[in-house]
Amino acid sequence: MKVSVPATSANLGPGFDCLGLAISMKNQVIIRPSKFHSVSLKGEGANNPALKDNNMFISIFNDFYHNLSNKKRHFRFEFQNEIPLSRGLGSSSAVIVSAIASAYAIEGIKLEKDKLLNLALAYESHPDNITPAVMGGFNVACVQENEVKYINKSIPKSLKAVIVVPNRAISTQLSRKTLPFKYSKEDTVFNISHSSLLTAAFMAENWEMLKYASNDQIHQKYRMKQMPELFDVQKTALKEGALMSTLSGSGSTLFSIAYTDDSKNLEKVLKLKFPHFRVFITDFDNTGVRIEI
Ligand SMILES: Nc1ncnc2c1ncn2[C@@H]1O[C@H](COP(=O)(O)OP(=O)(O)O)[C@@H](O)[C@H]1O
Ligand SMILES: N[C@@H](CCOP(=O)(O)O)C(=O)O
Repeated sequence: MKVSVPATSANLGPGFDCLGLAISMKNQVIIRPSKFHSVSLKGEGANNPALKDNNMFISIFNDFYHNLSNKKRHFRFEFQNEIPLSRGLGSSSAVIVSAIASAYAIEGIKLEKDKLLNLALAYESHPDNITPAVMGGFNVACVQENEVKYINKSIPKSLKAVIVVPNRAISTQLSRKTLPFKYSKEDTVFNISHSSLLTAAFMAENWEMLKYASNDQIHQKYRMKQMPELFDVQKTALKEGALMSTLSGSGSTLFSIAYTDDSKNLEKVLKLKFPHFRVFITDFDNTGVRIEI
């Protein structure tokens, strides 16, 4: 059985904790019944001993599997990870979503995507990464009475994501602690208006509006101060043809959207100017979690 989950970029500027989309890099796990428990890791995190000894996927999978099954079975888990850890590309959401989906799939129990999303919410309380990880595409989501309420929309092929990944990891939990405890009415209104405009721009496919709508006052500047070079990456991306350029999740990745025709040049300029960062183009993912039995 094989499960794959896409990387995500959350917030998209002003949509703190409520907007997110899926991109086509993914984590994949193959699970087979086996005589002994065993784990193999390839790609991102392969050299991280913590992922072998105390793997978040295995512990969430076991929680669900033991609740769903009355059999005692061992498995071989083969992980192929494309999503870098703690770079703001939703690696933890991908793990949570794939672990829950895998436990149901291995038991042959059908799990609707809406239910999977609400089960994942117990492990990640803000819905802006888990919703695109499950559903794919662009998503606006909020939590009400412990349920995710969301609307999602596919992103067309005429757009690409241009991603700049620094080699510095930033933990989401720690990064949230650097944010102010309270915000002014001006900043709050700024973000509500921009986040609403950004949502409308995605729904109406009005890509020229993204540049204005993606401005934020409540989290990016506080987070990017920890790595000031990111301001330069963002400025360069916007000057060189990006339709929008925002901190991805809690960072450290900088995420840009460009027309497919402009994306190659943008990638080239960013590579030249920031040779110490990983820069690449990727498609958007409009499918979300995939399960192959
Ligand atoms: N492939 C993986 N396998 C197991 N655990 C993972 C994996 N990827 C991420 N994690 C867990 O998620 C944590 C990173 O989560 P977080 O700080 O929210 O960053 P991100 O922005 O990448 O989601 C890691 O420290 C690790 O505990
Ligand atoms: N809204 C959250 C999103 C965190 O995304 P991640 O990919 O960095 O885990 C936040 O901004 O803290």
